[in-house]
Amino acid sequence: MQNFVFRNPTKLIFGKGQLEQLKTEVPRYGTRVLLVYGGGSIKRNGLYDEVHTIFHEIGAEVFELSGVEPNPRLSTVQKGIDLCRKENIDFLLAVGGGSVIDCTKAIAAGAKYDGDPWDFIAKKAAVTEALPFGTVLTLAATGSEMNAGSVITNWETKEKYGWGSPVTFPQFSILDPTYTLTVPKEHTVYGMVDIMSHVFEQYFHHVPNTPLQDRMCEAVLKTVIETAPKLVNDLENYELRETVLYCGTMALNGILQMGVRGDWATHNIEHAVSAVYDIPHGGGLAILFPNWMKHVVDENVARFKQLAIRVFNVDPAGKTDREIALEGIEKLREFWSSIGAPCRLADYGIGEEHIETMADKAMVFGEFGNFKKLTREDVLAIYRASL
Ligand SMILES: NC(=O)c1ccc[n+]([C@@H]2O[C@H](COP(=O)([O-])OP(=O)(O)OC[C@H]3O[C@@H](n4cnc5c(N)ncnc54)[C@H](O)[C@@H]3O)[C@@H](O)[C@H]2O)c1
Repeated sequence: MQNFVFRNPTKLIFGKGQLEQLKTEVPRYGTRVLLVYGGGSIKRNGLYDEVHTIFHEIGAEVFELSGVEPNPRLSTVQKGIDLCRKENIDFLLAVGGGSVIDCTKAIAAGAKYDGDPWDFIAKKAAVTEALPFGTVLTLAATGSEMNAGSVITNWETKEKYGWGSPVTFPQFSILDPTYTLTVPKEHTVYGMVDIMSHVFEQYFHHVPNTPLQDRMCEAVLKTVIETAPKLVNDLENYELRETVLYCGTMALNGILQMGVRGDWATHNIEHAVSAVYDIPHGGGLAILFPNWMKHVVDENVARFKQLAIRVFNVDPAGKTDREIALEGIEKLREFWSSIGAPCRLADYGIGEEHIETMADKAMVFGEFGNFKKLTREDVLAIYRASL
């Protein structure tokens, strides 16, 4: 394996009733709080009122930024930054899914950055400081609750980039599975696809001797595969929600990537699609990932064979390594279809019209991917296979 340094400063507070911990956590950072949330699901499930009751009890002065979009936009980040400056905010609390958390990260950094926040999102500048923020997670998917990453869309220029900094880890994240019980079926499915995709991004590498990393990745994948079919038919089952919530955090909090160098090409290819079409991230990944896999399988057939046998229970008898590998990829496609994930860009009404534009957007920082460096031709081939 490769040398590595691991640091993750986020305090994870997991379980039923843990929202109460806001009473001790928030006052550590100040009294003027910006509450950031999305389209109102937290009002419908009562979380909004519970948070306000706690703020009232601890005497916090609360300001609000609502309406953060799925695939959060630069314009909303700018609104949040303006509010932080105008109201002299000490601390931000994100209450929502990955979109709300990612937006909060950009606001926290932007409030301390003297310039256009797009500079650091588009990697033209580095972030050195951020306002402290915490999260109350309502959707199992991104891992943003325990990592420093954020993905922001500039809707004017149709660009969507991931960025991050050592100063954009949440100070704490509260994960009570109760608040995920109201996530609709389609977003539950997208979340589970996203979780599995994060594992795949870290599983496909060429680093030798990673037996524990491999098995930890496989454990997350097998747990999601075992839980997903039950959860999609029993959305209010607390224990199933609890399992998936924990999987989501473990899939992208840095633990699986110790000693390896993940690929991350498919996330880049997906961001270029959702920058143009504003489709759900998990839906895009479900379409693109199996096609990326087929495109790169010959780079390391042994890893795909290992995945096929250990995770998808492919019977290797009488088959070549490549046949086993391809059967594993097919099983992944079948599994995602079985839980209701899309499998073609056409499922979102996307045809050939903009694939050249999407390829240009994916290539903006040059060739990418660590498992196989993808050229523009590779990206176009993966888009075409996904139509
Ligand atoms: N920072 C990271 O590490 C990271 C990783 C992967 C993806 N992302 C980004 O995160 C974004 C997607 O985040 P997401 O998948 O968490 O989804 P999301 O935050 O966009 O939420 C999806 C939908 O679910 C709704 N919702 C959330 N919680 C709910 C609840 N409890 N009940 C009912 N409805 C609820 C939201 O209002 C929204 O409409 C994308 O922009 C993606 O690119 C970030």
